[in-house]
Amino acid sequence: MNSKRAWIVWGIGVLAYLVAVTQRTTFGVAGLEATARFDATASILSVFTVVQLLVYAGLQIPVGVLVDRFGPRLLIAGGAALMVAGQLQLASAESVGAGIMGRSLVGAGDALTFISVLRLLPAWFSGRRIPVLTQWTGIVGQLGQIASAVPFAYVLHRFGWSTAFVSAASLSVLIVVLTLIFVRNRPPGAPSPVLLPLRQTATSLAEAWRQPGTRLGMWTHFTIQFPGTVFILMWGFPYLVSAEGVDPSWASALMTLFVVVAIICGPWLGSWVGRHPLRRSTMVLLIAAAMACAWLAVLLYPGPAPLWLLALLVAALAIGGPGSMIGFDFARTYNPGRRLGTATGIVNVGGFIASLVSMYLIGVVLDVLNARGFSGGDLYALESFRIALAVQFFVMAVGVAGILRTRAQARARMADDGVRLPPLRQAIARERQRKQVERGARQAERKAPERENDK
Ligand SMILES: N[C@@H](Cc1c[nH]cn1)C(=O)NCC(=O)O
Repeated sequence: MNSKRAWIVWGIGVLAYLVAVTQRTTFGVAGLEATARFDATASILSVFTVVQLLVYAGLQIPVGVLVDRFGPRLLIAGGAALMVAGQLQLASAESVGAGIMGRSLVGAGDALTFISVLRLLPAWFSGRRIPVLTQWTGIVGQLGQIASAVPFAYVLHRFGWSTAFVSAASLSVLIVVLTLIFVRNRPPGAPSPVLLPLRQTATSLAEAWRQPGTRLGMWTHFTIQFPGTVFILMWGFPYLVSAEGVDPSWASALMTLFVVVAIICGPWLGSWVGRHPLRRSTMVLLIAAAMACAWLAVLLYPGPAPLWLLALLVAALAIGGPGSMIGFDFARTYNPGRRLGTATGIVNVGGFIASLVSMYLIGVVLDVLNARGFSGGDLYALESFRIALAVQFFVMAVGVAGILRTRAQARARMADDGVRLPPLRQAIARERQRKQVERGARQAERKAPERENDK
């Protein structure tokens, strides 16, 4: 536990996730080239992304079950191999069908990676380190977006479509090799988990689902991952540029702000969760409230919103990425190790379903308003976007209701087990006292050498 070997295993796991995020986002960078290569319309191009996300979300639970059965090593290597196949297929694809096939393989390989990497953490690390490392896994993985936006885009524009996708595939070949050489499911000598017979898999899945802590994790992921995903992956750029009239270079700067805020918040949230495991859901609700208030302020602002308010919105949405990782922490702490992959898979479905539903509904509302003449011929008019983006409040309300319901169920189970949650005021007072004691101890430590010198 926590050994040098553990850091190597985790490092390769995180690299595998970073490369998966790179493969996930390469197609977005190649949008213009894809339009020409496949002679496709914008809506056909969006099918590539939607199919990829659907495959990803649809595979989360089966993959969770497989991680518990075969261990993360095989799944991380298998996921990378699938992504090699997908990117090579895309490199040679010349028809829409062949291209979608490639993206589906990438979605499948990607689906195998993240929850397998998270599954390595409790096997190799202990204690409060786990929530912090969970956050770092998410953060470092997001840097894969930069790998596709900068070096991949360079190779694409300089050497063309096939070379770019073959180069991307070669990154995943490296991951297959590194994983097979260095990654092990558990430290040497650690007992292997008891494997359930195959027919009990359904029972284990049902048990993971029945555990309110798993569903609390799923609703957490559902509620606070989607607003940021919807903004970054689909509607943020057209909203900022076409509706709010933001200059494209400022819109890009806001997108960068999103990544920076997520990177800053992640470790802080991780250590906070480690210190206050019984207050995780309160933090989740506070993050959801911050996102809802930020959207409300922007959507109700008369006329185009000022840049500072848009920056505030982006910062609030960015907290959702690391915030949603609290969902995986619920899965980890409420489930025994033998079904942790399954529970993690259930949690990870939440955010992607909410994102797909919201992306689709926002598009539908924009289309309807345009067809009825409300948008005055401008599909992306500010007034239309105000109404369409408000759809997110309904999705968020469903999520918050899910959190409150499952939280009450989880607390009732804890009470049955004799764990009582102290009132919030008492917890805050205790935290203040702890900080005072720590400060006092630090001051005393600082004064001790001075006293020695005075002697
Ligand atoms: N919440 C995200 C990851 C994240 C962490 N920080 C910012 N984003 C998540 O759930 N990711 C799942 C995946 O497969 O990427």
